[in-house]
Order: sequence, then C-alpha cells, then structure tokens
Amino acid sequence: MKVNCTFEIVSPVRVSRRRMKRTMPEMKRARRPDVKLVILGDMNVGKTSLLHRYMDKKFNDTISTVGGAFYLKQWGPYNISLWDTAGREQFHGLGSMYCRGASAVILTYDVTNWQSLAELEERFLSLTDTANHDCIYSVVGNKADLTDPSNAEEDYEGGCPVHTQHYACHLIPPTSTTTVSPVATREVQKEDAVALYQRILRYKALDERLSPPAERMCFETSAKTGANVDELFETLFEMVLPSILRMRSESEASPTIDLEDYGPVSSKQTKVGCC
Ligand SMILES: Nc1nc2c(ncn2[C@@H]2O[C@H](COP(=O)(O)OP(=O)(O)OP(=O)(O)O)[C@@H](O)[C@H]2O)c(=O)[nH]1
Ligand SMILES: [Mg+2]
Repeated sequence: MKVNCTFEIVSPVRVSRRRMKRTMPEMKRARRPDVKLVILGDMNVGKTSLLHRYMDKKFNDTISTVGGAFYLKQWGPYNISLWDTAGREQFHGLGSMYCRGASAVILTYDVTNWQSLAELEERFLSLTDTANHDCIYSVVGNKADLTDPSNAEEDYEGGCPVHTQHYACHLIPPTSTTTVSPVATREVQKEDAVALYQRILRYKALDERLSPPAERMCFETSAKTGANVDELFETLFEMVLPSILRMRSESEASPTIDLEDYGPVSSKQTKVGCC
C-alpha cells in the first residue's frame, strides 16, 4: 500500500558557528523526535486542518488523507512528531501502527456530527492499545465555528454549510421573517465529550483521580478560525514534558549503538519510510 508522507520542520535550523560546535549526541538529538503525538478520528472531522492551522497558522483546502503524514515540531529544545492519520475506513488497519509508542493521542470529532463522536469509541479507541502506558488522551470537538451564527453567513451555500455537505445536513432553517443566518445544529455537547473521556479512562483502567481532569483534556476547536487550536497543542506538549525528560534520561543512561557513527551506509539503507 502506498502512503503519502509529509515531513516538515517548523523552524528551519540555521547552522551557526556555535551550533557547529555541538557534540555528536546533541546533533543527533536535534533531529530526532523526543515524543510522538497522534491525531485520530473519522474522515472529514478536520484532523489535517487542525495540524495545518497549528503548524502553518492557515486554514488551507485539504484533500482526504491517504495513509498518514507526519510533521516535526520544534518546541523549545524538544522535538515533537505530530502524526496525521486517515479517517477513511480503508486505512483503518494502519491506525494502531501509527499509535505505537505515542505519548499523546488526540481523538477528534465534529461537533455537528454525532456519529463522528460515536466512531471514536467504536472504531478508534482500540487503536490506541499500542500507545505508551502513560499516554495522555484528549477529546477534541472541531468545527465549532459552524454552530456560531457570527461565522455562518460565509459558509452558507445552497442551504447547507459548505463543510458539512458530506454528511446529512442539519440546519436551523432561515425563515422569511428573520434575517438570522442559518447555523449547523450542534449535535455533540461538551458534556458528551467529557463522558467519553471518562469512559476512555475506564477502558484504559486509569484512576480518574490520578489522571488529568476532563475539563483540561476536552477541547472545542475551529481549524477555520483558529479558536483553541494553539491551546490544544501547547497544553498537550506541556503534559508530555515529563515523558520527554524521562525518555531523554533513559537514552542517556543506556546509549544505543547507531550505525551512522560507523562509516557511510548506502542511500538505500538510510532512506526512512513513514511506516
Ligand atoms: N467550518 C469548518 N470546516 C472545517 C474545519 N476543519 C476542517 N474543515 C473542513 O472539513 C473538511 C475536512 O477537513 P480535513 O482536515 O481534510 O479532515 P480530515 O479529518 O483530515 O479527513 P480525512 O483525512 O479524510 O480523515 C474540509 O473541507 C475542511 O476545510 C473547521 O474547523 N471548520
Ligand atoms: Mg486528513
């Protein structure tokens, strides 16, 4: 199966004289991800758009993801790999592979589509069985802008908000006597996401009192307006910091032999695939 793979480094690294003096382990660390964050959810919920919004600060046109893609975010001295996954059923088998070793998983739904929340539990949660034992989970309702009347007008096209056309269109219809713009009906309330988060903790056999609270881990976002997107990613980065520090100290305590240290290898050997 062919997989499209995107590799982006947010801040291009400028090699200064000071940096040239870095030791070999430091240089290796500079280009290696410290932790992995994976975004899961049904097709069309806006996973790719959320990543674009966070990485490029833009809301671009997207095409449905094939296989997966990953980005490398340099966050202070740390490197975080952000893995986008395909929501389409045909790529479902790849999900647990992408989750392997993940320190954080974002389970994404569309606030105007109840089924997209239900799918998280029915189809996606079990994929996270391969994640780290101390992985943190966030439940994210995207497309919050569609339920906000102040954003609805520009989206309104032929009686249905542009981005919900793939699904059954649930509108509060405009009446001839009112000038209020139509908005998509919110099908998922924040409490529904909180309840799912609590069920995730039970599924993972995690103690609710020792886990991050639902209010902190459930977000409503809009990749379109950017609402809550930076907050989502930055919160998760801060929460995985202990994992980063633990993994760094483990790798320093038990250094592994890297073949790159021992002479050139053929280009075929060094080519890294994404899966
Ligand atoms: N109004 C609105 N539309 C959004 C938002 N996020 C994504 N969309 C639109 O929803 C559609 C699907 O977005 P994608 O980001 O491609 O969805 P995805 O979850 O990556 O889908 P797959 O790759 O198929 O799994 C696109 O038309 C986006 O422009 C949002 O926050 N608000
Ligand atoms: Mg996508």
